[in-house]
This record gives sequence, structure tokens and C-alpha cells, in this order.
Amino acid sequence: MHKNLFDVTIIGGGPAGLYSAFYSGLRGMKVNILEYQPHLGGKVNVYPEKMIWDAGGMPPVTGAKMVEQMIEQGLTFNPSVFLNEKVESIRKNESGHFEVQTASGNLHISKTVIVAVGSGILNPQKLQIEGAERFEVTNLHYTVQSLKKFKDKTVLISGGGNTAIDWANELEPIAKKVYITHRSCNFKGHEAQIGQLMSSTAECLLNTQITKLHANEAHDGIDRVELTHSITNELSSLEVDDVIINHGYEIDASLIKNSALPIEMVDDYFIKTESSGSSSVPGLYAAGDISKHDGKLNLLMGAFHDAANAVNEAKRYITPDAGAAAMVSSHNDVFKEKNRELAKNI
Ligand SMILES: Cc1cc2nc3c(=O)[nH]c(=O)nc-3n(C[C@H](O)[C@H](O)[C@H](O)COP(=O)(O)OP(=O)(O)OC[C@H]3O[C@@H](n4cnc5c(N)ncnc54)[C@H](O)[C@@H]3O)c2cc1C
Repeated sequence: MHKNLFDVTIIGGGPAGLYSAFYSGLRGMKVNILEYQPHLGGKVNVYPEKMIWDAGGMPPVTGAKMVEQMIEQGLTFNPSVFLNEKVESIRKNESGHFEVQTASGNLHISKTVIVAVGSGILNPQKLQIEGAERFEVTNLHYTVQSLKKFKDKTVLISGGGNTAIDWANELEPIAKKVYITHRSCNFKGHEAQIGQLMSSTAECLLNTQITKLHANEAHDGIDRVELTHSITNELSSLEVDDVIINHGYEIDASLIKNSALPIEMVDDYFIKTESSGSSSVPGLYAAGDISKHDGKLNLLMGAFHDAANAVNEAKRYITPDAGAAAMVSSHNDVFKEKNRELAKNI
């Protein structure tokens, strides 16, 4: 037998992947996590300072804290973890095991696979203005890593989806002034976030888009932005300290397409699953934002729920007479020692 034969190989180390790793450990499985980024935590790393209020039973925590806690939990059972490991394709060999091929040339062999790649490999869509890239080292941003950086600044955000709206809401109490420009006539975010934005001091510039960036005297940053109204073509100008762009992401979704497996998809990207996480390929499961099923919830809670279901299916694929689910953690033998340690500090 292959010495590195894993029970489950989890592709993607975001919320779904990390919880899959934890739950697989709980069920006594030998686990391998493969993550493209140099760090774990997935998309939550895009919003490190955002407060997350909607994780059941959890007090509000920042994205960064959530990442820290998910990693700690995900690594409880010491899974093998490969970072900077881009999975390129999955196939099955003649023994019925999965072979997971990565860009670095590694071949990971596994009895089952949980695909937890979320939105795939994300690269932000760049501002389509000639020469814009030279400002990326100063005040043209494609992500908000630290809210403090924008304290007392005049910030223009360009974008109309959840991320742009979230950033506007988070920055509004911190920045001197927040403008948000969107080329369309309405925003496409969650209702509550749009409501918050509309009742804040942030100024919404709809039907407008950035058409020119003016450099400061030193030519090392933007000091003024030209905006064009998309209906009237009227030009306007805004003096800014920082410009933040969220025009969505270019997604590298080649993984499933490169894989010589009959994986049924939805909308050419998502993996069609049962609510149990099972895909059209026996032994291959999907969890988190990549999966599409009737009860799908594209939230952290949805990712955790998918993950537990996928692991239970994977366990029973390997060991058909295993229980349908793990016992609750308080009854599980694997926690006895850990509970004794924790109890000392209570
Ligand atoms: C701005 C924003 C705010 C949000 N706020 C909330 C909130 O307040 N509450 C909430 O519940 N949810 C929130 N969400 C949603 C939540 O973040 C997602 O539902 C969750 O991250 C999905 O987890 P996932 O593991 O499925 O995918 P992801 O988080 O996308 O993780 C997938 C991982 O897979 C890796 N990967 C992709 N392709 C490959 C490959 N080929 N090889 C190896 N690795 C690969 C990626 O690098 C990534 O690390 C928010 C999302 C955004 C964008």
C-alpha cells in the first residue's frame, strides 16, 4: 500500500476545508489539506477587520480572529498541510484511489476527496485604466487589509457588490469621508448592508465610473479622480487620499474542467451535490461555496454544515458500517485528554 495514502484529501484550506479537517480527525481519518495560498483561512482573509456577527453561538469576532480560531480547530488532529499547493486535476487510478495532481509536481493519493475550493483561485479584476498599476504601491488598493490605514482619509470605493459595500460600511466611521461609485443604478449586496450604507454619511455615486486617475505632484500617488456619468457622460472630479477597487475577481476555475472525472456541475462552475455533499463521482464530495444543493447557504455556517456532511459520507464510503455521524464532541474519546487539560484552566 502507498505509504502516503490518505483517507481524505481536502482541496482548499478555507472555512469548509478547515472544518472538514477537524471533523475528519474526529472520525479518526488520516487527513491531507492542500491550499493554493501561502496561508489557511480562505476568503475570510479578504476581510480581516470586518466584525462577523452571524456565526451561531459565537460572540462577534473579526475576520482575522475567526481565521485564527478556524485554523486552531482545523489543525486539532495534526493533518498534513501543504501550502502554496495549487491543485490542477483529480483522477482515479486503477486501484480506485484518487490521484490529486498539483502544479508543484506532487501527486497526492487518497481514498476520498473533499473539494472545498470556494470561489476558486481569486485574482482581483484590475481597474481598466492605462498606467493605473503604478499607483498600486501607494494609494490604489484592491483589498482592505487594515481599516486603520484609512483613518481620517478621503476614500473612494469603486464597486457595487457585497465586498465594496462592506468596506464602505466598515470605513465610514473611521475615514474622513467615504464615497462609493458604481457604474449601475443600484447596488447588489445584502439588504441589511445596503440599508446601513444608505443611512450612513457615505456618499453613493450611482451610474458613475472612474475614467481617469490624476497623479500628485510627486507622481507617486493619485490625488484626484475623474468620474464619468454612464447615462449623461457628464464628467466630475473628486479629490481623494485613497482609491479602493472591488470589481469582482477573475476566477481560475480550471480544476474541475481539467479533471478526468464525470463531475456534474451547475452554471459551469459549482459542483452539483446532494445536501449530504455527495457528487456524481463516488468518493468525491464538495463542501462550502463550491457546492450547489437545494439547502445551500453561502455563509460560514453553511460551509461548516456542508463539511460535516461531506466527512460523514467520506467516512462511510471508506468504512460502510461506520456510524452515520460522529458522536457529539463531549462524548468522543478523542477529547477526553484534551478536556482534562482544558478543565485545569477553568
Ligand atoms: C467580503 C465578504 C464578507 C463576508 N462576510 C461574511 C459574514 O459576515 N458571515 C458569514 O457567515 N459569511 C461571510 N462571507 C462568506 C464566507 O466568507 C464564505 O461563505 C466562506 O469563506 C466560504 O468558505 P469556503 O471554504 O467554501 O471557501 P473559501 O473561503 O473561498 O476558501 C477556499 C479556499 O480554497 C483555495 N483554493 C481554491 N482553488 C484551489 C486549488 N485549485 N488548489 C488549492 N487550493 C485552492 C483558496 O485559495 C481558498 O483558500 C463573506 C464573504 C465575503 C467575500
